[in-house]
Amino acid sequence: MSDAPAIELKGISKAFGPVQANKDISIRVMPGTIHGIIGENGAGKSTLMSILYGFYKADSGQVFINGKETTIPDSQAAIAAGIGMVFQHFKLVENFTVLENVVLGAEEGGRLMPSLSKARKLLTELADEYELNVDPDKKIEDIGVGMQQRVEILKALYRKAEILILDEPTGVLTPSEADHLFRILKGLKDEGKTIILITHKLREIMDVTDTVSVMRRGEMTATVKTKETSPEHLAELMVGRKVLLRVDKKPATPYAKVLEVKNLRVKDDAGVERLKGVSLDVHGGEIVGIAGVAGNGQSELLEVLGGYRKAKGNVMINGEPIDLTGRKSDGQSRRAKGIAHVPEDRHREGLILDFQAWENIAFGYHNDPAYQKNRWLMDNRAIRQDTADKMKRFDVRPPNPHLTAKNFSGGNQQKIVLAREIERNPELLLVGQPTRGVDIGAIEFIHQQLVALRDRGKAILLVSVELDEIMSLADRIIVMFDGQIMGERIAGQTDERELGLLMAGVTDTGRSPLAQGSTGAMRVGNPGRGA
Ligand SMILES: Nc1ncnc2c1ncn2[C@@H]1O[C@H](COP(=O)(O)OP(=O)(O)OP(=O)(O)O)[C@@H](O)[C@H]1O
Repeated sequence: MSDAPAIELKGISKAFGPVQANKDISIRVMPGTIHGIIGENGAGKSTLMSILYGFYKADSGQVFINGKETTIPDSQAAIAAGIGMVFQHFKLVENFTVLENVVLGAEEGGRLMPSLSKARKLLTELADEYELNVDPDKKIEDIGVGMQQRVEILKALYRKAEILILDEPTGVLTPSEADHLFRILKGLKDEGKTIILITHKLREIMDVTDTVSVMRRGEMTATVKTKETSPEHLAELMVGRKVLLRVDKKPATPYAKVLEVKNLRVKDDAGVERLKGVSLDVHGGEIVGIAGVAGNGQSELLEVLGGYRKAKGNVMINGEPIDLTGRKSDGQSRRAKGIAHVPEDRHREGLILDFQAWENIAFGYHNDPAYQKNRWLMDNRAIRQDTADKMKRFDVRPPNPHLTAKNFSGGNQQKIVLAREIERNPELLLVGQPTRGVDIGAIEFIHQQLVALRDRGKAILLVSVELDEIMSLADRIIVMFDGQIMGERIAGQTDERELGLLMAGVTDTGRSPLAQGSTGAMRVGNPGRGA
């Protein structure tokens, strides 16, 4: 191992119009280490990594790889310099196989593409060596996100990457997939490879990194040894103040039933039953959390309630039935009933990425009288003013109503959706993965807003794959497995282990649900399926 840093950046700056995304950044990443990068949403982490990977050209500054100054005008040059990148949103070709994706474009890295049979052999060897089991002949569209991520890592290793950059790799993974990923990263490090890990999860930083650098508002403000720091200290370095890492809330005082769901059944396009008779209710003044490993029906539940998907069964809002199959089973009719929805996938359902922030704030709410100039015309100026106010209250950065949605950082996009929905003061808020990709300062704020909505007597149905989030935010926890409700617990009277078993489809004690008014019967699932 040489003494030169695997990567050294000197004085990197990059502006997007008036936004200075990176300001005179210098950093050294030593070979054979895992180096974490943390920072608030919009701090400039992805921009910096995109410069290193040749996606953006820096306005000024130098890049040194293994001590040698290197220019990286495009991703081919990055690959040639031994850099591999795993993005937040994978860049795989959906209708190609795993093998095809791995070899695709590999010849451009300056090496000749081997025959497919040789490539298959090489891929199998790599997969075995790094415990990255994949089926080379499966199409990308037919495999889950955890597997897709393995393909991205294999793709980088196939191109002989010595430096691997991962941008929020665990956002879409189940806890066990995340554990597996970290084992692989440690293995790669032991082999002398260098890893840069961008994440908002301080626990991951504490568990796997050797060194961690902190970015704030475009600048690199600190680099510390992981052993010599703590989550609280890192949070403070990141946000510039002490952050409450736990949710501060009083016990709930639920009153009347707002949402009543009975025997909900949903089949997907392939005819597979995704919801197998789900019944639950949510009262005003409480947060009900749906825990579960991704893909066990939680998304379908939110989609049905939000008006994105048709279903069989009965759903009542404040005692009135809502349409699940007909003309009024759409989002607009749901909003008219006082249901607001923060969808799980902000890119597909939450935002129109090519529209500006103010247009996205009006999205779904264009009938609001405050947004109308007269019977025929929208009052665009009023919408922009409202957007500016919402951006200020939710600390969206930059607070520019005219910026196109796709040009906000991931966490700031999320805040735009949350501001639009929470500030409607809905009777029922459906909220999916509210803090995915969001920094800890903003998580604290978002959790406070959700608790405040609850304390105003509103009903909240929260779906999150983050068990910590469910445990600290929800008053009542319902666990879903395989399209069914496995059990229900009062938050504070259960623990991670018990919930984890239910999430894996195992009812261990046979004890009856604790909550009064519980509708979720205990069932024994298939204990063979791991959490
Ligand atoms: N293509 C672009 N055009 C205009 N502004 C951009 C563009 N890309 C990024 N920005 C801005 O640059 C700043 C830094 O964004 P970046 O995505 O690097 O942040 P980040 O630290 O990765 O944030 P997050 O944690 O939310 O992913 C943000 O203010 C963002 O709005």
